[in-house]
Amino acid sequence: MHKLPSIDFTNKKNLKPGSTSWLATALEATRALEEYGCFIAEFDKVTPELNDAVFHGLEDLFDIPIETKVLNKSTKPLYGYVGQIPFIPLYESMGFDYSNTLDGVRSFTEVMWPNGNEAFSLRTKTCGDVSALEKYGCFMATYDGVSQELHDAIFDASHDLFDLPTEVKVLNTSDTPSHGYVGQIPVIPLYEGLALKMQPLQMELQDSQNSCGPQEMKFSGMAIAELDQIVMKMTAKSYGVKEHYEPLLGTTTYLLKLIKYLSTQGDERNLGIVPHTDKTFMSILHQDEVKGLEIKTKDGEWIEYDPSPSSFVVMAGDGCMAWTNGKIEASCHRVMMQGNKERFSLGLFTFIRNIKIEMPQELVDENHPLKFKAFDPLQISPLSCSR
Ligand SMILES: O=C(O)CCC(=O)C(=O)O
Ligand SMILES: [Fe+2]
Repeated sequence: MHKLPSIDFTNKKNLKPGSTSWLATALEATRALEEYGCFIAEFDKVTPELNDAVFHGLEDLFDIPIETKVLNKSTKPLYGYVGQIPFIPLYESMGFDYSNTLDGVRSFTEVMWPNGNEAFSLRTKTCGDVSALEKYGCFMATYDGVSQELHDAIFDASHDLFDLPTEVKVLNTSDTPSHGYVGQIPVIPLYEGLALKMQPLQMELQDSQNSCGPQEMKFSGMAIAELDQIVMKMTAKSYGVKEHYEPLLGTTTYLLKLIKYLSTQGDERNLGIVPHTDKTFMSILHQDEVKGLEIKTKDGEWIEYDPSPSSFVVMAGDGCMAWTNGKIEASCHRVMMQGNKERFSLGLFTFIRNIKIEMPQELVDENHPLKFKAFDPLQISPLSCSR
C-alpha cells in the first residue's frame, strides 16, 4: 500500500538554502520525485484567509454564463477556457498566462476584474480626498487588503529576486521602455528595478460579485510560484546541476489554471480528467476539500490524494523528466469524481520558453545513457500517460 510522501516547507530551517535541513529536505524532495513523480508539500505562504478568498472567487468565476466564459479564448493549447468536452463532461478550466518574465513574482491581470478591486478604491477614496491631491499631488492611503503574511512573502520574494546573479536578471529584457531589468546605470548606481508586465485577458466578468479579486489570485499565484522555485533549486542542487537550472529559471513562465469539476449524481465514480502526465516542466496543484485527485505509482496502483488547505501537490511534468534524463518520471494522474459536491482546483504550471533544454551532462554516464535529445519544451504532446 503506497502513501504519497509529505514534505514540510513551513519550517523556516528547511528553507534556508545550503543549511543542513535545507539539504536534507532537498534530498527528500528529489527522492520523492524519483519514486512517485510527485509529493505533497506542506506550505503556509497561502494563508487560510487567502485560500478561502480564492476558492470562493473560483465559485463565482465558474458561475459566469458560459457565453462569457468562452470569450476567454486563446490560440495556445491549455490556455483560455476549456470545457464542454464530450469525454470529460464534468471538467471546465480557465488558464491564464500571467507571467512572461523572470522568477516567480508574476502578475495576474486586473483585466479579469475590469471594475478593479472595489475594496481598494473605496478605501482610498475615504482616506485621501480630492483636496489632498490638489494640495500635495499625493496622499497616504491606509489599506489592509494585503495581510502581514502576504506583505512578508512579497518582500522575501523580492530579496530572492534581486539576489539572483546579474547575468540572470538581465535576461529579463523587454522592448517596452521601463519594462524588464533596469540596473547598473552609472548616474543611479544604487538603483535596480525589475518591471513585470500584466498580461491582458479577453475575459470580461460582467455581473459577477467576486469575493476574490485580482490581488488574492495574484498573491496565491506568486506564493505557489515561490514553492516551485524552492523545489527546483533543491532538485538541481541534489543532482549537482545548479548552474544548469539558473538559465532555465530566467525563462520560466507560469500558467495559472482555475479548474472546476461538476458533481456526479449518485455513488458512481466518474472520470473528471483522464489519466495523463502534464506537458509542463513542473505542475503544482492545490484544491478545495473535495477529493478526486489520484496519482499512479510505478507498479500501477492509484493513490488517492487527501487534500488540506496547506497542502500542495508538487508534480514533475514531461519537461522535468527529459531534463533529468528520466531519473524523475512525469507523474501520471487523473481526477475521479464521486458524490454531489463540485470540486475546484488551482494548477500552477511552469513552462520553459525560448530556449532548447539541454540535458545536463552530470546526469548522463555509462549507467545512465542519454534518453532524450535537446528539446523544445512546448513540443511535448499533452494528455497521455506512458505507463
Ligand atoms: O484538478 C486537478 O487536481 C488536476 C488537474 C490536472 O491534472 C490538469 O489540469 O492537468
Ligand atoms: Fe494534469
